[in-house]
Amino acid sequence: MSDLTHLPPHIRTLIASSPIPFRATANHTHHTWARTYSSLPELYIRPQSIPEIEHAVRLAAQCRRRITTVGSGHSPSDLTCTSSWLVNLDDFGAILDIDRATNLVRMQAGIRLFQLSEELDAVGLAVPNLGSINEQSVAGVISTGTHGSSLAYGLLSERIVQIKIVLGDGKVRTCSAERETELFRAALLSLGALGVIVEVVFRAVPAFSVRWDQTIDRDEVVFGRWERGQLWDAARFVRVWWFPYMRRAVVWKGDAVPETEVLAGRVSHRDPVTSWYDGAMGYYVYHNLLFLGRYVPRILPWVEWFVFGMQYGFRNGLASEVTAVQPSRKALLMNCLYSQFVNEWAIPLEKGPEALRRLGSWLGRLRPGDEGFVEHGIPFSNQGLYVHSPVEVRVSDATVETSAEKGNRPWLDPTRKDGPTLYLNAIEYRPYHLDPGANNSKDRYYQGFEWLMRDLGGKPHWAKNFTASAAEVEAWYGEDLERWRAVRDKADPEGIFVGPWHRRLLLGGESHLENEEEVLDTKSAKGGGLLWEGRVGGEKSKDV
Ligand SMILES: Cc1cc2nc3c(=O)[nH]c(=O)nc-3n(C[C@H](O)[C@H](O)[C@H](O)COP(=O)(O)OP(=O)(O)OC[C@H]3O[C@@H](n4cnc5c(N)ncnc54)[C@H](O)[C@@H]3O)c2cc1C
Ligand SMILES: O=C1O[C@H](CO)C(O)=C1O
Repeated sequence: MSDLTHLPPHIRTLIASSPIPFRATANHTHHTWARTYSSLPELYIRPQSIPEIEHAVRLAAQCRRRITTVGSGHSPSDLTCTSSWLVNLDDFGAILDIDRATNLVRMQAGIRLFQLSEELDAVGLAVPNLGSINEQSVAGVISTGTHGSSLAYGLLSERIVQIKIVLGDGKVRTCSAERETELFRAALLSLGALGVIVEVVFRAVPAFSVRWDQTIDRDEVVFGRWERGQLWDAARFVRVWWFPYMRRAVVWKGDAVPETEVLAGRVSHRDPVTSWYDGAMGYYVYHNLLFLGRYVPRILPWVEWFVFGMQYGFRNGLASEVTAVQPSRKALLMNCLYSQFVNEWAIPLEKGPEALRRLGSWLGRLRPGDEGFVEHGIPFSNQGLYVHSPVEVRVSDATVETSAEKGNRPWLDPTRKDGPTLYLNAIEYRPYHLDPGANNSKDRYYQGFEWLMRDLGGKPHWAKNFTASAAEVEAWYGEDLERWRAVRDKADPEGIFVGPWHRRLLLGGESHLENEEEVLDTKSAKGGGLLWEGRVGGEKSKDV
């Protein structure tokens, strides 16, 4: 344990009086991956066992501190910011056992997805579906409703069959679809507000590779296939990047190849053919053009044309095709480039073409008679507005594996209960960690985008940079939110796991719980983003 002399004496006495290790350090700066938010927790705690986690929660309760658990800090909002105690399970990420008959894998919840994928691969197993990256912790992925892009799957958490979680009384509980179902459905998407998830049992699949191809085309061609049902069903994994100014879309689609085919030599791995522009050159060119776009925003449509033309080709259709066969843990990922804001919403799949046509018409300031013009209906000005590309377009279907009847649908799952969901993710990069440019472009873009998403019956992805009120969330989730709140209140009546993000979006009303943290201030941080400061019980944490 490092020097904790900054703590009040009674807390140091409490810590010193227990034989259970308390692996806490001071002077830790927490920041999100995108460096959009940072905070200075009073303590940064890296436990190595369940008793240590239970002990940390009990101490927090006694010392009137809030506990925030952070995984890899990839959630782009202030969700993981705290001035109180920050717990991280990077030292609690081992695989505990693998049942070869059922492919059930039990692991400590701090394990990162890349580590899980590698360890599973060594025994011929895999994670069936991944999002764009594999840096996240398993607990973090579960807790925000992270998804990939496939109509065969819902949220990544649908593979979780059992959770062990330490609740506000500092004791571990085990839950599953059959045991403590209400708690299980709350813990399957809890945004850290229920307790510390310490262990999960995950259903893996036999290892597989992905044979994929990618083409770029006019967006109307892609919408046509969508409306005929020939896009999202064309392969197991399909994802689209839409370019609002060019009105083109890249379609990436991949199918699973059993690893036995690769091992038998019938299929060989091969990476895609790349050009001199791919890799470092394209990365830096785009970065610098985005930087320039902060000062001269009207170049952004040209930047889109140039950068993505260089990357995917200036010609449409088969002439742009790229193919490859890669292990699934590599094929399903992509390079997410630089710091960014991301605002992602879930809408009904069939509304996709309408959503993108209306957004394209608004962003392109199209007029009647222009190609691609539709009435967008967005009641916000688009004058002088220039935005970044692309909009990520992905799908999931949570009705395949999860449901209320099966006891495994998270109460806070933002996807549809009765069919496939489309995710639209509006990205605004932060070149060199600087907020995107002039004219308040990001906020104006997101205002129009969010209005459209609401108009199409959407709900936001919990992890991302959205705006909403608790009243709105109540209207979206209805009884499901009430059930989640009831479980939360019982699991953590003193609010040890509650912060302002939860109050603002999930709980509503004024903060009033004993250990709840409120936001005190936010100011510009050195190096960009916002430095977040909170307080528990009306005082700055460190003064209590
Ligand atoms: C570059 C990038 C790419 C991304 N790609 C995708 C994508 O393809 N699809 C998608 O859906 N999302 C994506 N995301 C979002 C990301 O998957 C989520 O934000 C995810 O939650 C991050 O995991 P983490 O381990 O970093 O969790 P954190 O961001 O650290 O924490 C997220 C939440 O989990 C809680 N938490 C963490 N550990 C525990 C625990 N042990 N017990 C209880 N609560 C816990 C935290 O308190 C917090 O509420 C992406 C984000 C980035 C930055
Ligand atoms: O949040 C996300 O960031 C990447 C895009 O860069 C992605 O796929 C998300 O989801």
